[in-house]
Amino acid sequence: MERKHVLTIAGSDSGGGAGIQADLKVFSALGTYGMSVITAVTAQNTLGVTAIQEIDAQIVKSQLDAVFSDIRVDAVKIGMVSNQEIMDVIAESIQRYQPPHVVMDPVMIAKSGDPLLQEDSIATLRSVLLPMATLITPNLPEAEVLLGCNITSTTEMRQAVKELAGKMNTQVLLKGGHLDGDAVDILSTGKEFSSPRIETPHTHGTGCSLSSAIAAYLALGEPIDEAIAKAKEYVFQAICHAFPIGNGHSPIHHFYQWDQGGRKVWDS
Ligand SMILES: Nc1ncnc2c1ncn2[C@@H]1O[C@H](COP(=O)(O)OP(=O)(O)OP(=O)(O)O)[C@@H](O)[C@H]1O
Ligand SMILES: Cc1ncc(CO)c(N)n1
Repeated sequence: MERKHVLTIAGSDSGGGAGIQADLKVFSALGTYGMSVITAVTAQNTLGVTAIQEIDAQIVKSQLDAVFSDIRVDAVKIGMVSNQEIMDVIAESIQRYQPPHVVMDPVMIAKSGDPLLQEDSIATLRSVLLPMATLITPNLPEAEVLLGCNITSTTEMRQAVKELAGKMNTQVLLKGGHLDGDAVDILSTGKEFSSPRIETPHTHGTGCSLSSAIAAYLALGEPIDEAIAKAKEYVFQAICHAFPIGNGHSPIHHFYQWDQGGRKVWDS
């Protein structure tokens, strides 16, 4: 079967748990060929982010042109994009090369609480980048910033996801990882994706991995509902099999094999 190619446009996490590193691990685990355009380098570990170097927008553009001018891209995932100049070059390149699927995780703040987006870039994110996406995957705090209101329950999520989709003119998957109880994510079509909540501190990289798994499954030809359902199951298993590294929130785990009956066996 023809190998599918998936591109992540995101920031690097030196600790290997989120950002580019998580995305590439997901792409490989799902049998796709992964490529990366790096927008920022973060000095980061399980405890937090200690420094950020944004990549020059022209270098981001050169990376995008290098990939798109030579290699077929079946789906794109966009993660951390911290300033307006970089947002503009990404938007131009999506417009120019028209990849079939664009999944955008509007990353604003790391799980550790560290900001990953410049405050004055939120308007550009909203008006330039988000409308280019096939699907956006905000978590609750990000949706609150985009909508300017509080979302405190699944009932409020149902209303908020519809409003966001209308405002951004795109499909929205609102992630409920930050509420209590079952982990319920709601798509703007009204479809809900639920999994039991795993009581663990080791959830670093869940958001990055969910959006990159959705992009990979879309590249593999799954319809959007199926791509989200499979991506959510992938993240659930990856949380279940996380193991502690470092002293803070450890990353989720991306390695499984197939047994002789064709079933996935997660390494732990
Ligand atoms: N403890 C948990 N148990 C089960 N599922 C979870 C848990 N935490 C998050 N999820 C699921 O993981 C996915 C990512 O959601 P989350 O709300 O954590 O994203 P995020 O805040 O963007 O992540 P990140 O902090 O990595 O950016 C969602 O499908 C969510 O429902
Ligand atoms: C580089 C990077 N992207 C995204 C996140 C979101 O958690 C993170 N912590 N680091």
